Amino acid sequence: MSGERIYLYDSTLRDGAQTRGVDFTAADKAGIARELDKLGIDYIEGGWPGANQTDDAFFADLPRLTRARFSAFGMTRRFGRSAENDPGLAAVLGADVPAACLVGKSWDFQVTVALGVELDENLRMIGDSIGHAARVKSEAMFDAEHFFDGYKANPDYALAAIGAAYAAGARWVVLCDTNGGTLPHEIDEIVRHVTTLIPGDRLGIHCHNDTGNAVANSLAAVRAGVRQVQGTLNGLGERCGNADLVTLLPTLMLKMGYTTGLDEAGLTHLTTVSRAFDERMNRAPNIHAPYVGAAAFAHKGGLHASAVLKDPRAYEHVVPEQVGNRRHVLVSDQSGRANLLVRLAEIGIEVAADDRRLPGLLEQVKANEHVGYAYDGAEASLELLARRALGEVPEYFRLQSFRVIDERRYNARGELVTLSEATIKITVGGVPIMAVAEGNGPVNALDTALRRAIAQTYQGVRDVRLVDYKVRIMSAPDGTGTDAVTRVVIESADTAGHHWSTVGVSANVVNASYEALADGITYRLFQAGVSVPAAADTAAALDMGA
Ligand SMILES: CC(=O)SCCNC(=O)CCNC(=O)[C@H](O)C(C)(C)COP(=O)(O)OP(=O)(O)OC[C@H]1O[C@@H](n2cnc3c(N)ncnc32)[C@H](O)[C@@H]1OP(=O)(O)O
Ligand SMILES: CC(=O)C(=O)O
Repeated sequence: MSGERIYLYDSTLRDGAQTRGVDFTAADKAGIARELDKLGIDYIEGGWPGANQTDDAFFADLPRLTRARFSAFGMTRRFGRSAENDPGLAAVLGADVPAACLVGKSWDFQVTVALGVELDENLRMIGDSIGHAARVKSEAMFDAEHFFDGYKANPDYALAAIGAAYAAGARWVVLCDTNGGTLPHEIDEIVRHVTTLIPGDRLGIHCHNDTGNAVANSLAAVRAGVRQVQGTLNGLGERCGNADLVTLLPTLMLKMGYTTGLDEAGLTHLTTVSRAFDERMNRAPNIHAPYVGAAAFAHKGGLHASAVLKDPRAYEHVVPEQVGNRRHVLVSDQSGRANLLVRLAEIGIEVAADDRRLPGLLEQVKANEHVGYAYDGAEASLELLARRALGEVPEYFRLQSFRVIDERRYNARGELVTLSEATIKITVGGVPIMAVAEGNGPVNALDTALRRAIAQTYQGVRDVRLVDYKVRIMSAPDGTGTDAVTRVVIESADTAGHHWSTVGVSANVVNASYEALADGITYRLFQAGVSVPAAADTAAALDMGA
């Protein structure tokens, strides 16, 4: 374990803004910068002043940071301009931030083709620009674009390019794998050579993920000597993204023993920061993300759960809580008794390992999964299944029938309208209740009618709302592909902020939806400790409501 300090440079607000489908507002940028600062990142690249209105607005009203330093990104002076008289460079260096990072070409092919200037002129562009930046900023950095491709094509020229920046006063010379095509062993070999010319504590690494190696390449560079690592939250960035700082951070700290701007407590915020970032981007978090994904410490295989129960180290490479995550033991058709026991214990059901009801419950789970249920994304339905098997869930209501009608027609103004109407009949303690509702679709109408009927007796369900609805069409369990079944998973929430997911399966999508909706409401009633009213009370409540 080395204990040496690695400086983290976040490029989410600049390279991350180059991600397809991402469009930050200045307010987003300010919020993300605050999160990065709180987390303990050393440098935050705020964007490119002068390049667009969002970045200008952001740099004009920067959030106050407590620990991190802002850096403004830009490029070396244009051909034919002096560094002091280049409007683009002036906008970058004019930003009220302590650091500037200028990108310049280090691959001769790029200089000739993309810039269209003489090779020597590019070296002067780098030296002049970094020299000027070093004079007006407290830190000037050089992003050596295409450094690794450049080194492979013409090592002398690539080294001359970074040498020009270093000689001109760059605090950090950052070696960029711009096209993301370099492999870890190449990074290792090239960086080791570079460190014979420029000390590692003046070198940084910026990797793209085009071969899926951005994190591995960054780690290889660190092992070879660089001390600044660039990356982005959740690996955002141009094309396939950048090195994911959320993966790099715990790897550097927990596995390689480096210190960073985060302490152990800071690292426990990682999962929250990563998920909050996706939330802000309106993206579903990647459940398989290393360290922070919901599946990162989820144990599905029966052999895994059985061993994790004995000692979590059997199938966990770090303690989940170190990165703010938690262990999940999933119950599915891959489970054995151990999964089920752990899951039951998690939801507060203590069952002895030799309980005679356990094998039956496990068989039931497996049989249900065989026909299309999936409990590892619908844990409230699993809990209900288990508690019903143990005789703990009262029958809050019983469905008698429902009918849903869909209509598509032109209204009096000649506009095409679609409308759904649901009628539902249930009984509560034997007392019949009926409700009718309209909705913008059949599930919406049925959901409203069901809650309207149930709320006549159980007032508490009024605050339940449906927050997510997912449908998956699956081929029939016999594999024929005919008579496909539909799996519906819904997420419900209440006003206290509790969320829970339930599942329904049927050949009919509305019926599958009903199952998931009914489980969602039953779960809420059970969690609230509600009991089934006497028939007379239900009848009285209905009379008063009438
Ligand atoms: C590897 C990276 O990810 S670097 C960051 C890339 N990010 C971005 O490009 C996002 C922000 N960029 C922009 O908004 C725009 O490209 C701007 C404002 C910077 C420039 O816009 P424009 O002036 O219209 O130029 P345009 O983008 O079409 O072309 C880039 C120009 O910069 C020149 N250039 C490219 N790299 C450099 C460099 N390191 N130093 C000097 N000039 C450069 C190109 O040769 C080209 O010049 P030309 O117009 O004379 O052909
Ligand atoms: C600077 C940068 O983003 C790159 O070279 O990839």
